[in-house]
Amino acid sequence: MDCEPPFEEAYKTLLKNPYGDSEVDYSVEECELPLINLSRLSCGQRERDKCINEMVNAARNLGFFQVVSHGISKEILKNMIYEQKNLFHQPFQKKVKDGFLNLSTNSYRWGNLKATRLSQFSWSEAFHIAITDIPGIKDDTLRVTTEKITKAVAGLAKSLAEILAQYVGVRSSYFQENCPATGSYLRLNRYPPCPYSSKVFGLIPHTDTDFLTILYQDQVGGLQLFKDGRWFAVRPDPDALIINIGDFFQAMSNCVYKSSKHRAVSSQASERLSVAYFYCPSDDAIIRGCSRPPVYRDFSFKEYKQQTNKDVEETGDKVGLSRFLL
Ligand SMILES: O=C(O)CCC(=O)C(=O)O
Ligand SMILES: [Fe+2]
Repeated sequence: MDCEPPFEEAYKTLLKNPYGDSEVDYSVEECELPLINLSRLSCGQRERDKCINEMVNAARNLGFFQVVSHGISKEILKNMIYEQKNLFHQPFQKKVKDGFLNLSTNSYRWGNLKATRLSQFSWSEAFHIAITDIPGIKDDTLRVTTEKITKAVAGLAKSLAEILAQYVGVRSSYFQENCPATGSYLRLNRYPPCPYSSKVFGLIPHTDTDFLTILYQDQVGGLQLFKDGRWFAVRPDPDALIINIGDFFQAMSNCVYKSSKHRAVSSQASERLSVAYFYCPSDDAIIRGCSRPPVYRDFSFKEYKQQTNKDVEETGDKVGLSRFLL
């Protein structure tokens, strides 16, 4: 299909000559992510406290949980996946062009042109969209759908962040003051069927650069998370959204909450689609540990982005929070 990025051509040498890279281990166990029903937040104090407790425990132990009764209509979520499919099925030459749909330069990404080993290479493509770009998208149905979904998940992200912050003693107004709707990102992911799926990741292991991520996925499956030295597969649930803690909550909570490593494996047979909302602060917002002594030094979102971009450029890996350890 002429929609596919030229993965094989770009990575011909790596695919022939894997430099001792090992196979991706598919025989991982499935893990049941805690499934939290958010309707209990408005069911009286006792139910609310129980619900918050479950969320806090999941954020502390796993850094991942799922939510249902989250208030985002199934229709919006399904429309998003439908729109994504149409978007990604456009010719590669169109997608890669500067200003495609009036999106900012570098919104469309595929593979990892800096990869020197197969293990640094992601067999996937994505539109990484700044929220400020959405009103200018030159495709009516895509614009309307992305506007609807971002508005809905932004409210959910803020509520969850406020609840988790309160538990570690951070004033909940922090998010109102430091995370304007325009600071966040929406990422549309597509994992094409991959003939080398035992050798190449769909998305390389990483942690997310944000406070928290809200992920919706189709039913193909492929997300895996790292816990206690092992990888676990997450079974898709059509009614649930996946929430994961990002680097900034780990830093702000002084490591009470975990920004867990995760990855996506691809399938030989089917394409997979997912959409992630990264809840981020404004560029100059300061991320500071909530208790003394702090584990990490204070840093701004801008500084973190500059450091991780530099590290990716130089090493193929974002390195992340360990750069800011005191
Ligand atoms: O597609 C997935 O399951 C994971 C996506 C992800 O981790 C990301 O976009 O950061
Ligand atoms: Fe991620």
